[in-house]
Amino acid sequence: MSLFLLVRRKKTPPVSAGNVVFDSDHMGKGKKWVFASTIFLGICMIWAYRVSHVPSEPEHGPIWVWFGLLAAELWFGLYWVLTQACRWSLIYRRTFKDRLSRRYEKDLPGVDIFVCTADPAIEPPMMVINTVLSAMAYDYPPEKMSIYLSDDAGSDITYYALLEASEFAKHWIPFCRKFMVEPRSPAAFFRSPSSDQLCADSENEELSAIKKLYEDMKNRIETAHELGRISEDICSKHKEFSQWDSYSSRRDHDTFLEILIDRTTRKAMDAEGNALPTLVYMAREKRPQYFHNFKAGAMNALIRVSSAISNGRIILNVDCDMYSNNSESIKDALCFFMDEERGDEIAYVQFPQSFENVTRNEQYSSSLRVISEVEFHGLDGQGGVLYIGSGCFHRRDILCGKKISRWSENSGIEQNGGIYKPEELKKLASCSYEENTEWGREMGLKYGCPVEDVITGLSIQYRGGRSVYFNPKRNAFLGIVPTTLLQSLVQHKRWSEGDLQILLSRYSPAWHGVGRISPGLTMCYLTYCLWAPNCLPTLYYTIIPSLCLLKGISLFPEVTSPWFIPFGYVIFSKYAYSLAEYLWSGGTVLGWWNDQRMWLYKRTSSYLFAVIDTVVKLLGFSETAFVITSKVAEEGVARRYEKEMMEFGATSPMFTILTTLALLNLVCFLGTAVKGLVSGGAGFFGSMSLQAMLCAVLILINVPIYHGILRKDEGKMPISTTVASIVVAVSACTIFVSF
Ligand SMILES: O=c1ccn([C@@H]2O[C@H](COP(=O)(O)OP(=O)(O)O[C@H]3O[C@H](CO)[C@@H](O)[C@H](O)[C@H]3O)[C@@H](O)[C@H]2O)c(=O)[nH]1
Ligand SMILES: [Mn+2]
Repeated sequence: MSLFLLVRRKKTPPVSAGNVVFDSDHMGKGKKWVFASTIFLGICMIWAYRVSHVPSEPEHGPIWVWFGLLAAELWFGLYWVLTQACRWSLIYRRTFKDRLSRRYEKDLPGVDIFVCTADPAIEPPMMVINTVLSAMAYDYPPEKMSIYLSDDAGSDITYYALLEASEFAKHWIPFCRKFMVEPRSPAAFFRSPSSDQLCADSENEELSAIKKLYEDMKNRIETAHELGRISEDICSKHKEFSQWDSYSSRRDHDTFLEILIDRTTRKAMDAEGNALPTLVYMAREKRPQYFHNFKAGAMNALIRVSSAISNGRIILNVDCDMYSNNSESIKDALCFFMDEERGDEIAYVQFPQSFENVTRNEQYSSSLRVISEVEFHGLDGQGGVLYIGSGCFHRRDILCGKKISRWSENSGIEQNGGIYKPEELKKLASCSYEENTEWGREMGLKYGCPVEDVITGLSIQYRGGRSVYFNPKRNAFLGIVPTTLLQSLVQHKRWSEGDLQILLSRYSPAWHGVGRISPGLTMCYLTYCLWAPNCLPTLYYTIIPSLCLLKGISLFPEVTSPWFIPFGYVIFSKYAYSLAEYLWSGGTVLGWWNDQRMWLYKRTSSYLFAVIDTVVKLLGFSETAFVITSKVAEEGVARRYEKEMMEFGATSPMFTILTTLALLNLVCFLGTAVKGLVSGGAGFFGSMSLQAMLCAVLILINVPIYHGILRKDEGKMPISTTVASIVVAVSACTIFVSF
C-alpha cells in the first residue's frame, strides 16, 4: 500500500489516503498473530478439559452443571474468535484538504445537513439550536449548504428557538469566519478556553457584543420554554405560528414546514452581506393510525423534503446533541467522496461519536472508547465501518437505494432541487405518502429495527457501497452520553436488541452477507449482532460457579494441576490485552475497571431484556420501541455524575437483577468462608481457588452496588429493590445447597 501511495504521489497526489497502518504504534501483525494463537490454543485446552473431565461421581453435583459450563466456555471462546476480526488490520486515514480546495473548489457538491430532535423536555431547544448553528457555520460555501431540522415533537417552542437562531446566525456566521472560531456551537465556544483567548486579544468588544446577543436570545427561548407557550406578540409577527392552531398532540398533527432562510430570496444575507445557508424546519405529519417509525421515519421525510428544496448530493446526519466541533469536517468527508482513486466506491463516511460530558474514569463507560479507537478502525480494514447514526456523511443517491455508481455520473442531480410549492412540500412529509412505496424498505432508512442506522449501513454495503471511518485528531462532533446507570442500560438494550434483530432479519450478515461482504466483515458484524445472546453464558458463569462454591462442588482444575495453566493463561492474557487496548485508546486504569463492570451489567441486564423482547416481538406480541436518551440531568444527578458515583435512585427490573447477582455472590463467598472456618478445613480453597477467585472478583466489581444499598442520598438503591434482591438471592442459595 505504501508503495502504491509512493508511486501515485509522483503523478497526482490523492486527496485522501487510506493509510493502512497495521497497529504500527502498538503491536505488529506478526506478534499479534502469535499472541492470538496462544490464546486460542489455551481456549482449546479449556474445552478439552471440560470434555475429558466430565464428573462421574455424584459429589461433583448434577451433570448439567458441567455441561452448562462447557456450553458457556464454547460460546465465550468462539465469540472471542469473532472479536479478533475487528482487531486484525486497522486502517488509519488522513485527508489533504488543501488539495481538495485547489482542485475542486468549483465542483464542490451541495451538502444537506439533517438534525433530528424528538422531545423538547429531554432535548432542550437551546441545545438543538446550538447544534444547528454549529452546522450552519461550517467552513463551506453557504450557498451549497442547507440545514434541516426535523422535530418529531412538533413543538412550537423548538420552532421558535430555530426562528431566533436564524436571526442570530446572521451575526454568528460572520463572527466565526472573522475570528476563525472553533468550535462553532456558540454555547460550546463561550465556555471553551478559546473564547477566553479571544477575550484576551483586542477584539473583545465584538466578542462581548455577540455574547450579549446570544444571552438575550437564550433568555427569550428559555422563558418561552418554561412558560410552555409563545407570546402573542411574536405570534402576531410571525404568521406561520398559526399552523400550530390545529395541533392536538405530538402524535396527532399536520405537517409543519417552514423555510426560515431561503437562499433563493435576496433576504438571505448575513450581517456582512454574505449568503447564508438554507434553513428549514420540518415536523412531519403524525396520526395515531400511522406508525411513525421513529428516527428512520423522520430521516426519510427529510430526504424527500430536501430533495425538493436543495437536493444536495451529500447528506450529513447528526443527532440534536451532536454539535460540530470542527468546521472543516465537510471538507474532510469530501476528500473521500471525491478521491480520484477510490472515491467512486464510497457510499458513506462515518466519524466517531465523541462526547463532551464524559468524566475521567467513565463510570458508565459510555464513550465506547475501544470501539471508536480500535474496533471501528478494524472494521474499516475489513471493508467498511457501521453507520452509527450521528456524524455520518452519505451520498444521497446511495442512501435512497441506488447501486453504487461513479461519482461523476450523478452530476446535475442538484439541479432538480429548488422547484417547490409549500403545499407540495408538505405532502412529501405526510403520513400517507409512503403507502405502497419502497420507502423504509428499498429506499431510504430501513424501518422496523431499533438500530435503523446499522441495518441501513449494512444494506448499503450489500449493494456494493464501501464505507470509510475517519477519526481525526480534533473531534469532529461532540454529543452527550447518558448520566445515569439506568439510561445507559436502556440505551444498550435498544442497541443490542436492534443488532440481534438484524441477525434474525432478512439482512442477516450470517446468511445474507455470504458473498456480499467479506468474511472478515461478516465476523465483525456478528460480534455486535451477538451482543445480546452473551447474556445467557454470562448469567450462567456469574451464578452457577458461586453456588457450587457454597455447596462445595469443584468445577475448575486445582492450582497444582497442569490443567490450571490454560485457564490461568487465557484469563490473564485476555484481560491484560484488554487493559492495554483500553490504555492505548486513551483511557485510565480505573476507567478500564469501570468498563469491565459495565460489560457485566449490560450483559446481565440490558442484553437479557433485549433477548426477551426480541422473542416476544418474534411471537408477534409487541412492536419496536425507541426510548430516547435524556440529554439533561437534574442537579443532584449531575453532581453525583461528576463525582463518578453510580446512580440508581429508581426501581427497575434491571436493578433487581444486578443487585440479586451482587448479593448472591456475597452470600456464597461469605457462606463458604464461614464453612471453611468452622470445619477448620485448610486447603479447602486449594481445590476451589479459581472458583473462589471468580466469586471474589465478582464481589469486588459489584462494590458500587453494595455502596448503593448503604448510601443515603437520592441516588441510592431503592429499599424495595434491595429487599426483593435479598429474598431472591438467599432463597436461591438455600434451595441450591439443599438439593
Ligand atoms: O422518534 C424519534 C426518536 C428519536 N429521534 C432522534 O434520534 C436521535 C437519537 O436518539 P437518542 O435518544 O439520542 O439515541 P442514541 O442511542 O444516543 O443514538 C444512537 O443510536 C440510535 C439508534 O438506536 C441512532 O438513531 C442515533 O443516530 C445514534 O446516535 C435523537 O436526535 C432523537 O431526537 C427522532 O428523531 N425521532
Ligand atoms: Mn444520543
